[in-house]
Amino acid sequence: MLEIVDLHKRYELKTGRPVEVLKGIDLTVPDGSITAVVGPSGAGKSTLSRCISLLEMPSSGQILVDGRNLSELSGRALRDSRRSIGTIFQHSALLRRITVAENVALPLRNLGVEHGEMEARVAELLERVDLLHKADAYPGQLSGGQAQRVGIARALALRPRILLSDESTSGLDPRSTHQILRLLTELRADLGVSIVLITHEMEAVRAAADEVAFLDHGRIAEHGRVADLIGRGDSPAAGQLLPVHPVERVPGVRTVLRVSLGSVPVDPAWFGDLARAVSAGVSLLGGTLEDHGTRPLGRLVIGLDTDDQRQVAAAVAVLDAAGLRVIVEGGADVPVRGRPADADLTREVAGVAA
Ligand SMILES: Nc1ncnc2c1ncn2[C@@H]1O[C@H](COP(=O)(O)OP(=O)(O)OP(=O)(O)O)[C@@H](O)[C@H]1O
Repeated sequence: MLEIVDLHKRYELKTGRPVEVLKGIDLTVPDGSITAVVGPSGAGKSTLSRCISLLEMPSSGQILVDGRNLSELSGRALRDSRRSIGTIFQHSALLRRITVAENVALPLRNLGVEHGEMEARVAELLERVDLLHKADAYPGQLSGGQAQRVGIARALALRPRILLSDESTSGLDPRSTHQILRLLTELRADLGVSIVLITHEMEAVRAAADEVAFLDHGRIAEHGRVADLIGRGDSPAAGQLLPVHPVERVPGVRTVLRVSLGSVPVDPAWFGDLARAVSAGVSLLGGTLEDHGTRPLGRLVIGLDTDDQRQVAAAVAVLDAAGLRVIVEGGADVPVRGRPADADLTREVAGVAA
């Protein structure tokens, strides 16, 4: 298990002025789970990544792996501890002049592992990433996705407890990205490692992460289970995790319901129930819906051809009973492309239903 406790990182600029890049990060990644860290450029993702991989030491705070605080170590103890964290880099960072097998063997060779044992372990690792047949190839002969899988095999060589994936799917085509993410989800299940997925790709977060932390100006602005955040629907995180394209104004639509489907299982009959509950027209204006194994995850925009409060309350009551989260937008001008929900016209389920 990885625990990051009140982590601060300060740098000193050339002028002597101190700058605090990480301002008290708290994050726990249990064994066998994947936590994504996302955030805008400059938020501090790379700095956090370097601190987790112990390439840089934090100014204060703790980085605990299975309860052991690695942030206070130095010298040999620090070098040894680095083994418990395997890093997968953005462009695989393989050495181009040696073969795939030799790349994977490097961490073992540096540790002085005996030749026979090393060969067996390299074969096992390449088998795990489905690239044993490329053992004698050179990195330049691999696709981007294959090179990244070799990077994962190398990161696993020393049996780390933590896998840190630093933008490892950036720049890959969708198929290779899917393969890498599937591999990571298999690894967390098979090996029970804790995985930190630093990424700017929300598709990757939705596809692989159990939890996500939104980093902003060196602080965690929002953190939670991916499905919970999408299901809440009212936070900036939901909008980033599952963006809904703006919908055009539709003649006759007087009320817009923004409905979120998240971690709560819902009866698919809700849409029919909604249509029956109001005597006005009900239309699906837009949205995004994804299949997440046992249930759909999504955000939908539904239009009602009425702004009668009893009708709207009846619609909201149906959605509420189905366990769906809804934000209501009403008035003469809805929906308008790209216009954010008008605060005065936006009410939550409880407010409207009450
Ligand atoms: N060595 C350093 N000295 C001073 N400031 C630094 C140093 N390293 C990073 N910073 C600053 O810390 C802030 C966070 O940088 P960081 O690279 O961690 O952000 P990021 O979220 O990874 O951004 P990006 O997505 O663009 O890579 C930036 O304002 C950056 O200028």
